[in-house]
Amino acid sequence: MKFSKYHALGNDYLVLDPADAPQMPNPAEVERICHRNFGLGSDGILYGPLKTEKADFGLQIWNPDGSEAEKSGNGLRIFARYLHDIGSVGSDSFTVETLGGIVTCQVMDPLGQIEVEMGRVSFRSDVIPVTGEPREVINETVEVAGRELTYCAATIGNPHVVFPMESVSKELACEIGPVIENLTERFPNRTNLQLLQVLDRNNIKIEIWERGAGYTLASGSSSSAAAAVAYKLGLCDGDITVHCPGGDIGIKISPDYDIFMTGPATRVGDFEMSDEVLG
Ligand SMILES: N[C@H](CCC[C@H](N)C(=O)O)C(=O)O
Repeated sequence: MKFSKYHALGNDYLVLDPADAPQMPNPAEVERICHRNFGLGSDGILYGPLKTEKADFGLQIWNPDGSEAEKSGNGLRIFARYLHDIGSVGSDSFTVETLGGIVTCQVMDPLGQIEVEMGRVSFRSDVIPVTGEPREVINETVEVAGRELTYCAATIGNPHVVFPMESVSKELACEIGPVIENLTERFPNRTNLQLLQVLDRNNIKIEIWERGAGYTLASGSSSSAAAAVAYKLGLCDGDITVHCPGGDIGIKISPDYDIFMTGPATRVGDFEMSDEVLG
């Protein structure tokens, strides 16, 4: 089975084109394909381009645990780069339908920055979702790892919980990540989460734990959510550089919380996976 592999600041994805695989592998096969030792290794699989009446291209986004994600910012930049590499798009903008909504992409320079209009962030509990009364989820608390942490929740198609704090670390992200990710009595669809450190009005630093993927080096939807929370709390202006462990993502936020993301996508290569991987 043929895959093209790319990474976006170290958040790596395999692109599986329906031209090479008429159907998407099942969740158990996805887990094996994405496994760092028993498979090709990846933070997920992008299955596309798919036919759709609603946009120029359709895309499915799969996590390494076999669950489907509604949105992936790095995944969309990688998919846009793939479409450019195979000659399906040029430098004009185009639309992609994802489970979490339709986005607009533009590949101005395939080896440079790729732009994605990610959609509008919502803080509404009934949209994210978060259990309890319909409300904006701002400055709520949860007991985790022996401490009470304050968070805001947001969606940009997929769910995110953002913990503002003085200083962030991979260790803390890995300690609280699995607990918060799977706190389904509060986050019924599980959740991605970020630790947020505000550096100044135009720079934030985040550590990321992803739903269905675990610790990752970068995340476009996480960057969108964390930047939107910093803006919502009045800590940042609307033009923010998000410093992820793997590199920087540019986020612009409109007064209505429409998100414009820019960042790179790097080609790793094409791989023919042996059937032995799936046993
Ligand atoms: N790495 C992705 C996030 C994937 C989100 C997925 N883990 C989910 O279940 O929502 C990004 O760049 O946005």
